[in-house]
Amino acid sequence: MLSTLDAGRWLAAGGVLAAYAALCWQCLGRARRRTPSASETAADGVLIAYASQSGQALELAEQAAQTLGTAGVPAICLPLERVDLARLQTCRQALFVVSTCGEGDAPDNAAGFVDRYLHVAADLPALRYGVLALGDASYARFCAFGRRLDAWLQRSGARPLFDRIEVDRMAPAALAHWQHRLASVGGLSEASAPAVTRAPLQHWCLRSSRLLNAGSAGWPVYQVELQAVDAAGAPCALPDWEPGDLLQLFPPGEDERPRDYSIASLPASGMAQLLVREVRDEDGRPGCMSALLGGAAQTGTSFAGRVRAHPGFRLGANATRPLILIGNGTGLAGLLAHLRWRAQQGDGRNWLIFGERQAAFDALHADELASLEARDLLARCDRVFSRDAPAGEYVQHRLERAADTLREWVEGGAAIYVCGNAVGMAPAVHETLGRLLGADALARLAEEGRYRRDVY
Ligand SMILES: Cc1cc2nc3c(=O)[nH]c(=O)nc-3n(C[C@H](O)[C@H](O)[C@H](O)COP(=O)(O)O)c2cc1C
Repeated sequence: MLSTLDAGRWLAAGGVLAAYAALCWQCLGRARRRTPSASETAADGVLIAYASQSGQALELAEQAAQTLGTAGVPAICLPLERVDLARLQTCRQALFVVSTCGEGDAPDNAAGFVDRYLHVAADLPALRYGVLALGDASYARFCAFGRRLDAWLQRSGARPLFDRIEVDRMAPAALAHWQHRLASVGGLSEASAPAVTRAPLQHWCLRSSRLLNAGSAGWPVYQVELQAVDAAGAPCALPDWEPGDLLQLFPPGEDERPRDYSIASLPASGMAQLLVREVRDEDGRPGCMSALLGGAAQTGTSFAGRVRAHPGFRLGANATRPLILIGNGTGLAGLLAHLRWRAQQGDGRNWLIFGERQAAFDALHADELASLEARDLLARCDRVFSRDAPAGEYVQHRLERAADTLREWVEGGAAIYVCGNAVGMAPAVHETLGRLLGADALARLAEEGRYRRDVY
């Protein structure tokens, strides 16, 4: 489970979340062009508050601000953590675009809001609101955070503008419904509601797929390289991306069920490099996309896909900080992207803590990591293996053993990035970091954007 971060102190207004300010800068910029100040917007226009783990809710919130702006309705788009009760009390209309992560939890960037407010009803009689809840119906607690937020708003006396809209895996029909509701909030006719726009799909051609862990006790892991091609199959310009971003690929015939993969490479490499583990369902059948990428598809096969910005896992304001990169399995992909970028900058203040099963088979990208270390581009590299004798070790155990160094790095301004398993690794690391650094300190790091997770 992605446990909810403990309550952080409400930071002094001026010290607000540099990372998320950068993250929603574009959005704020747009809102600012339309309205001189946030407080004015809160009273006169529509507040769009989002809670997003991997960027989809953020994207929809930004588009909603744009739709309303086009309709001449001032709107401001803010991460939920920057929304306080005073703002909700002065604002007449608010739209909440929120995803659910972990096992029915709020995204990391909403944890502070949850802890501060959701436990007791507030007093919001003047507020009219709408909730767009993003989720995945294959999880037991579908859209749980959106439902919880909706229930709290109702208990607090706020009145819904429309029934909560729940979206299963970004299903187009539910998103079209949202656009219609949005149009009526903006005073537009439903017919003139613009469709939700997504970055255009491109063709991604499979160039290579190489098994990295032959002999492993775990499922196979492949290093997969894809190149953007045009409709005729000729290589074309790669879209730009930043370390931390994702490649979203659509298995043939599954237009509504794309799969997201962390991109390990930098655009300059000319390829999107991924780490893909073959997954199996409960009956032992291989997952469709992972099987295709892991050898079932011939090189030269093209898939529809797009690069998806993942602002919550980019470096952003952390680009100049020391980095503590923690992960397991294919989570190495998201961490490698950061390491490769830092190597390009000549910045070696990076500490990698990576876990897998057996050193003999699962030491993914060992040569590259050794080379980074040798060139002083990786200050410290801890690889731990859970199935090796005498006593297997997990990343959280290594963190524990290196507690003093961890504190030194954090005191020295380091940011912490966690990438990999949402079940097992991420909660264990979260619990250990909370114990070693203090739960409040960890919550503060999260609110400052210095603790970021890409877990799945
Ligand atoms: C690790 C993880 C856990 C998730 N847990 C849930 C869940 O408990 N309930 C749910 O409805 N959706 C769950 N989802 C699905 C997300 O809510 C959905 O993918 C959403 O579109 C993500 O939006 P975001 O990019 O704004 O975070 C989970 C997704 C991930 C990656």
